[in-house]
Amino acid sequence: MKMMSEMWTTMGSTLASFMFLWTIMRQYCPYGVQRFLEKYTHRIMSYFSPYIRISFHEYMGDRLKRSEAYGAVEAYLSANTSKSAKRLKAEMGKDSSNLVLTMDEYERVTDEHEGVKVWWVCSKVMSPTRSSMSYYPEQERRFYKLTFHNKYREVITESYLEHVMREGKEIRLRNRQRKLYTNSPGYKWPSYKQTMWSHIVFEHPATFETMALEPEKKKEIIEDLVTFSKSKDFYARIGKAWKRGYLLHGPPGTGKSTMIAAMANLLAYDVYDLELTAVKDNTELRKLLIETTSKSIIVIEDIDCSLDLTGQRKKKTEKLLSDEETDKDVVVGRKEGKEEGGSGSRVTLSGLLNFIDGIWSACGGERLIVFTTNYVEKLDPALIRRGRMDKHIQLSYCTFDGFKVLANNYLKLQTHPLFDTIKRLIGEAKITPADVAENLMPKSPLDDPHKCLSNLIEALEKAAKTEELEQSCAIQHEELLQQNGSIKENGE
Ligand SMILES: Nc1ncnc2c1ncn2[C@@H]1O[C@H](COP(=O)(O)OP(=O)(O)OP(=O)(O)O)[C@@H](O)[C@H]1O
Ligand SMILES: [Mg+2]
Repeated sequence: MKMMSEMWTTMGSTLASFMFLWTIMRQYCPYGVQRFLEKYTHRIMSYFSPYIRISFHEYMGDRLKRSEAYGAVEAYLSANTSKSAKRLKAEMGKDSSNLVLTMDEYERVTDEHEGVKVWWVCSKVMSPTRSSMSYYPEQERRFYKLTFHNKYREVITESYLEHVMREGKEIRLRNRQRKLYTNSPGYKWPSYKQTMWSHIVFEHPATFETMALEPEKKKEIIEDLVTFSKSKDFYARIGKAWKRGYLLHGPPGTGKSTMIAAMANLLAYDVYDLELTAVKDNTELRKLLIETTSKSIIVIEDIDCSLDLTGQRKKKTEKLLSDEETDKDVVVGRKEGKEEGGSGSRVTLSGLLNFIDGIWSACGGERLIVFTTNYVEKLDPALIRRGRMDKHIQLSYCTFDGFKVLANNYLKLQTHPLFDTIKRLIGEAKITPADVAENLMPKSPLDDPHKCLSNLIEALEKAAKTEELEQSCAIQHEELLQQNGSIKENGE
């Protein structure tokens, strides 16, 4: 009996070794031969072998999305088996401060769980590109293969795999280096690059603490964000996808982009900065969405000038509009000539609405979608209605509270005799936090806090005068219009 079991064990491990060798050899065979040999060897081997194999492929579902299980296995093996592996790959880890070692291709390691031995192999196959005319190399399909004895099937499938997934996910979260993604134009997907997004390490220092904002507003936004990030069960219970839309609107330089960075830092999310004008059409927009990962913020800056999203509706209602109104619509989205030149994008309003709350938007989960604009009144109401853009945040001119935060940030001042003058002037002038910040910035090593505050007072006085002038012009204009109106009425 013992001899029999030894014979099976020997045969099993011989077959496992053969499989391992085969994995290495097959990269040198033509694809057709590979497929043929693979099919029959697998059939014969599985007939005799007492071993079970489970594969974890990097991409599932026609390469739409990187498999989370693969990522978890990779992280788990990197932490648990890098000591026993002989060939390793090194990558920069979190904060670029440490190296993370993972198994190199075709490397095999062993692991043990509850006294059961398992083998892991990191491998890849080449799959041909769809077009025979393609210049680009074949696509690599990477996978991890787990091998274990049949008699431990229950332990492995019920306990070991759960342990690997749980530990792998925790390690990934710990080692996660946050990223700033962009959909760069110019690259073709999927033949050249493996993903549609390019990324760099996200390292923006903005926090809510350093933001010039009224304390109550700040508190409300922070609470809203934190509540969202802890509401997985709540969203599941009410049957809603775990995502939330924020619309940040206000004049230039009031901190919209800064707030996005602060949000990302608060929740430790990645940022996907979506350049809509570089998206070819709705299909490409959907692909981009599917490739985003959980715990992320998808940002569309200056949504009003990304695309002429009112275009379709405009055509339908063109005849109903006066010339003046049509002109206004055409002007929508023209900011600093960003739209000029024609992006060639055919993303439509309905494509964008689908992006925000269509069925596909639910995959991934734990996501914020943030739009920023300087002209909220020019956006299509459908785009920003509650449910799509759940929270509207208006960022406005600097208040005294905002100034105090900036004075503390820039000059480390909590109080100063000039604060009273600033308090009086800041109520009269329209000045953005960006302008206040610029004035508080020392321009030479000799600039002390007093000098910086005096600069700010000067700027505030100038802004207050401009404001006064604009108001009196507006009053005169109003009076003239009223006079014209009464002349016309009398004439009739
Ligand atoms: N509320 C704020 N708190 C702290 N700093 C601010 C704030 N608003 C603006 N700033 C400063 O001004 C600079 C410009 O701000 P930011 O880019 O966030 O403005 P914005 O609202 O996104 O402008 P735009 O509409 O032109 O994109 C930032 O680098 C930041 O230093
Ligand atoms: Mg901005």
